[in-house]
Amino acid sequence: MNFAHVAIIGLGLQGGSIGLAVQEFLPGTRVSGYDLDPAHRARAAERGLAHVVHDSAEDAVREADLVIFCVPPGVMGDAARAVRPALRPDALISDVGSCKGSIARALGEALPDHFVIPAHPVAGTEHSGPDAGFAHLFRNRWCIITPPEQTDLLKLSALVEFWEALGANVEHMNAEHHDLVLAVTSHLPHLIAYTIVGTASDLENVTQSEVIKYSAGGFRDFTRIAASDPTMWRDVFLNNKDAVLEMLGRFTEDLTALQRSIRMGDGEALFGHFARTRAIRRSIIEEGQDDSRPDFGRGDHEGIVPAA
Ligand SMILES: NC(=O)C1=CN([C@@H]2O[C@H](COP(=O)(O)OP(=O)(O)OC[C@H]3O[C@@H](n4cnc5c(N)ncnc54)[C@H](O)[C@@H]3O)[C@@H](O)[C@H]2O)C=CC1
Ligand SMILES: O=C(O)C(=O)Cc1ccc(O)cc1
Repeated sequence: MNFAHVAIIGLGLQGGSIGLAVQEFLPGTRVSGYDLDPAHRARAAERGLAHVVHDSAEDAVREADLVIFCVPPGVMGDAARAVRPALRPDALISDVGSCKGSIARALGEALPDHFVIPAHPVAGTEHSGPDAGFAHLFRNRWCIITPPEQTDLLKLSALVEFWEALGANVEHMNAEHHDLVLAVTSHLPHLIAYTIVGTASDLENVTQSEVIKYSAGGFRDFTRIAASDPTMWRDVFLNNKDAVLEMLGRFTEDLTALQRSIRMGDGEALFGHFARTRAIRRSIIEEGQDDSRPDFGRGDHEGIVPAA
């Protein structure tokens, strides 16, 4: 089963990329879109992010057999409630949110008569809005699908095929496990980046211009991550609170252990730790997941500035 008509609610980085990718890789599929922000709707129409950009969310979903919510995690429920009266009874509901447990609950409560199969393309950049999307965002990236225990297997396999057509490698997980894994691999790294960039800018005896001038080292990578959308990341931390707090607790314990090694002059402990983490990085590259590769999706679109 293929989807004949996909409706995208929220035409920013994710929604815009899906719209462009469907038009490029699934040319038989119709794409309609809606965004709450009129300026984003106008820009989305200019860029052709969907075949039609509607001025009402209800009009966007009316004919769709797949509706994907691409809005910040905190407004998934509101966005779903807004389209409820216009949905086809057989429409599959999905989303792209960065955390899954709370979003699955919000969508399920808003649309109790529909099948909801949440998904998370683990693909993105620090850019947002309708200018940020590009068709190849999902190429060679994971898309984690978190189906509920009771689901429609035909619809599930259609959703898997949909994401594969967009270039993604699909993985299944339960929502709780997804939230724990992503807490350590994505959410905590963003929190650390937000923290360190703030710490550097608050220093009294190191000037802003020194921070900018000498940021060629690791700090520069942190500034890219710390430029990510504040609304989305506020919502991620509020919606994946328990898993993030669990990982943050472990992280601070490990940081304190390293702090102690430095204070005690324990070079052996420091060396052992750094050797272990270097091996982890090398195994990621061996598995072909090094996103500094030139063809890794970033840099092939006019709105995306390749990481320096
Ligand atoms: N930015 C990233 O790298 C990634 C983001 N995600 C997830 O994708 C979702 C969307 O993120 P982005 O596309 O990056 O954000 P974005 O900020 O680029 O786009 C979100 C769009 O939703 C619109 N919007 C907000 N409230 C709305 C509503 N009630 N109804 C309709 N439109 C509404 C906004 O005007 C905006 O255009 C989030 O849930 C995020 O967690 C998932 C993977 C990567
Ligand atoms: O820009 C980056 O490095 C990212 O990590 C993008 C990203 C942000 C949020 C996600 O849920 C998945 C990917």
